[in-house]
Amino acid sequence: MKILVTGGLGFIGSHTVVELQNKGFEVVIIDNLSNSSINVLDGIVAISGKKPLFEKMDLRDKSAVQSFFKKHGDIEGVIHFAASKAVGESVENPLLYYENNLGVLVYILQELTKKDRARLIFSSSCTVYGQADEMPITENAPVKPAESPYGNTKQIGEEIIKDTCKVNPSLATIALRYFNPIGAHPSVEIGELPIGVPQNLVPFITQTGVGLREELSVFGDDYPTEDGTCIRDYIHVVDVAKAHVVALERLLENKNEANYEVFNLGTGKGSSVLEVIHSFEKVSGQKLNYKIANRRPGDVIQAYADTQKANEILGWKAYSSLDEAMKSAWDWEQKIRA
Ligand SMILES: NC(=O)c1ccc[n+]([C@@H]2O[C@H](COP(=O)([O-])OP(=O)(O)OC[C@H]3O[C@@H](n4cnc5c(N)ncnc54)[C@H](O)[C@@H]3O)[C@@H](O)[C@H]2O)c1
Ligand SMILES: O=c1ccn([C@@H]2O[C@H](COP(=O)(O)OP(=O)(O)O[C@H]3O[C@H](CO)[C@@H](O)[C@H](O)[C@H]3O)[C@@H](O)[C@H]2O)c(=O)[nH]1
Repeated sequence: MKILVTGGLGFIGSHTVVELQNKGFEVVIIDNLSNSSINVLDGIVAISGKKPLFEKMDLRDKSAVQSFFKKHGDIEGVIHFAASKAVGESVENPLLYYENNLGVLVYILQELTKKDRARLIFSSSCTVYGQADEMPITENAPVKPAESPYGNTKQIGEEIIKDTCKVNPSLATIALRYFNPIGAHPSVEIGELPIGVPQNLVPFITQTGVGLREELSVFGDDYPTEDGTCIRDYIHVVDVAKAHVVALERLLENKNEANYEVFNLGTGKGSSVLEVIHSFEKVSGQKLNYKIANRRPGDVIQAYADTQKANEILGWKAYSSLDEAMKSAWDWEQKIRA
């Protein structure tokens, strides 16, 4: 069964391609390498023993997208990861984000709605909840006004899919709202490859640990949490990847209850910034150089998932602990800097 994975050489996409191939799916990747490297293909082959088909293509090229679907008429499902994801950059260049994250989604949906039967998994984010009023966050929590154009693209992306599904019963879709994916494949053949200075906590920690950055700034220790730092739900990327396979199988087996469904992907456990640092210190056996700095604008105090819906309906749950995820992130960082 042939599955298209857009952004399949990126962080979450590459781990998902491995899990799909392990389950016997035939994978075609589209990626323009704007935030990834062609070498990721070698990592995928090293783990799964299979080379996916790869097309280097910019999905903003509508006619290329049309030709691709014409050529690959036998695609049974699409997992759409390709997007731009830097929150700060989205504030500086909103149109890039609206074009890449929403224009491309429209092009893909236009092709999928031409088919007799089509399935789509969409990468959404817990950012749609903003600062939720209640913890843990269920899928029924209201969507709050977005803090950034990036956040907006995830909300509008969900709306575009929902509206399209209403009038296209042949299209079945699932939006997965990721909490904070971290870590690397335990084989350390693939992992996260942030370009430039990492904006996210875990790659900043591991780059500081390896000596690439001098010091981590902890953005605020005066939040109303136990140790004063923000709380997030950090989930191992392999657990996230496996959820995509399960969600896709649900659609392929026509087990979905509606043609647009939403699931949280998290562990259900919140960890503070200081807890993440302590986990790093434990698994690496070294002290991390960090200082307390000002709050970062736009950060929510806490966000962790209620995972019951994914546990019960998808029959999926996250298995890896924070320490396991941090260990894999650290192993990966050491490998790529060696
Ligand atoms: N990583 C996170 O913390 C997180 C959290 C929530 C949601 N998401 C979403 O999950 C998805 C995957 O995230 P990721 O962390 O793997 O990001 P990533 O940047 O590592 O992967 C995205 C991939 O898409 C490719 N791409 C981007 N624009 C493209 C285009 N126009 N044509 C072809 N390829 C293109 C990039 O080269 C990259 O390989 C994104 O939609 C992101 O917004 C990520
Ligand atoms: O150098 C740093 C980087 C981060 N943090 C803190 O660490 C926590 C996590 O930050 P980060 O890793 O940037 O994740 P989030 O801010 O939760 O955002 C991520 O997770 C969201 C939900 O999935 C996505 O929408 C975003 O794109 C993605 O960047 C926050 O409290 C930050 O203030 C620091 O203290 N120092």
